[in-house]
Amino acid sequence: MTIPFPEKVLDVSGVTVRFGGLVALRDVSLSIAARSVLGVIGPNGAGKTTLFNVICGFVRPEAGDLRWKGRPLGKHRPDQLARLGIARTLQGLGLFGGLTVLENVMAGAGGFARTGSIAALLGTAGAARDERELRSRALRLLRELDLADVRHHLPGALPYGSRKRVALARALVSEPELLLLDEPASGLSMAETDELAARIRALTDATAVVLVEHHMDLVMGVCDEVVVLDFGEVIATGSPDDVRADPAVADAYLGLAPGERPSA
Ligand SMILES: Nc1ncnc2c1ncn2[C@@H]1O[C@H](COP(=O)(O)OP(=O)(O)OP(=O)(O)O)[C@@H](O)[C@H]1O
Repeated sequence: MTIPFPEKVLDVSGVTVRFGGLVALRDVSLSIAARSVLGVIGPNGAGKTTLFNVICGFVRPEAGDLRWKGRPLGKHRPDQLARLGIARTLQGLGLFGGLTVLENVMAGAGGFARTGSIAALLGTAGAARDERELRSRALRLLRELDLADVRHHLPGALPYGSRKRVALARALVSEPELLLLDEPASGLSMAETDELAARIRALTDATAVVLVEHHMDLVMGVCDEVVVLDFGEVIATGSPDDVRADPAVADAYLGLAPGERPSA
C-alpha cells in the first residue's frame, strides 16, 4: 500500500459549533500531518479552545466531520482518546492532587493498557505485566522530563513549571500519535519556554502536535504550519513566515502588544 505524503493523521472538515446564538467555529477545516507541529492561534475568543474540545470529543459540532488516519471519528468520547492514539494537556493541568507524580503519570494511560479492566480486577499475569510496563514507561518519561527525584511527591508541592511537565508526562505515557497542547507555555519562565520549544520539536520523532498558544515566539519557532482563527473562522493557513506576512492576520491582531502578535 502506498502511503500518501505527507501522511495526515487528522482531518477536520467544515466544522461549525454554535453556543446558543454565538458561532464559536464556522466551517473550519484543517489537516495535521504525521510528525509535524501545527499551531492554532488567534485573538481571545477566536475559537481555539473550542476547536481543541471538538478534537477531544468534549464538544460535538453541529456540522462538519473529523477523520482520524482516514477513518471517520464519529462520536468519540474524551476517555477513548488514549486508545485512539490521541492525548492532550489542559490549560488547568487537571492533575490529581491526592496522587503522587508517578501515579498521576500512570493514570494518563487510562484504558490504554492491553488487558481489560476485568483482567486487572482479577489480578492476572497479563495485568501485572501491563502495570510493570506502564510503570517503567512512566519512570522513563519522568527521567526525561527531569522529574525522577520528585516521583513520590504530590503535585501540589511542586513549582508550577514542574507541574506542567508532570501534565506533559501524563499525556505522553500512552505514546500518542497526536498530542494536543493547550497553552503549554502559559506561566513558564523564558528559560522553561525555550526548553519546552526544544522538547516539542523532539516529540515530532514520533508524534504530531497541535499547539494552541498565545506565546508567539514559541509558535513561530516550533510550528511547521500555523492556522489563524478569528471570530471562529480560519483567516489564514501557512508556514510561520506566510502567516506573519499576511495582512489579514495583522488586522486581526491590531491593538495587541508586540509579544502577542504574529507579525514582526
Ligand atoms: N461553553 C460555552 N458556552 C457559551 N459560549 C462559549 C462556550 N465556550 C466558548 N464560548 C464562546 O465561544 C467563543 C470562542 O471561545 P474559545 O474559548 O474557543 O476561544 P479561544 O480562542 O480559545 O479564546 P482564549 O484565547 O481567550 O482562550 C467565545 O466567544 C466564547 O465566549
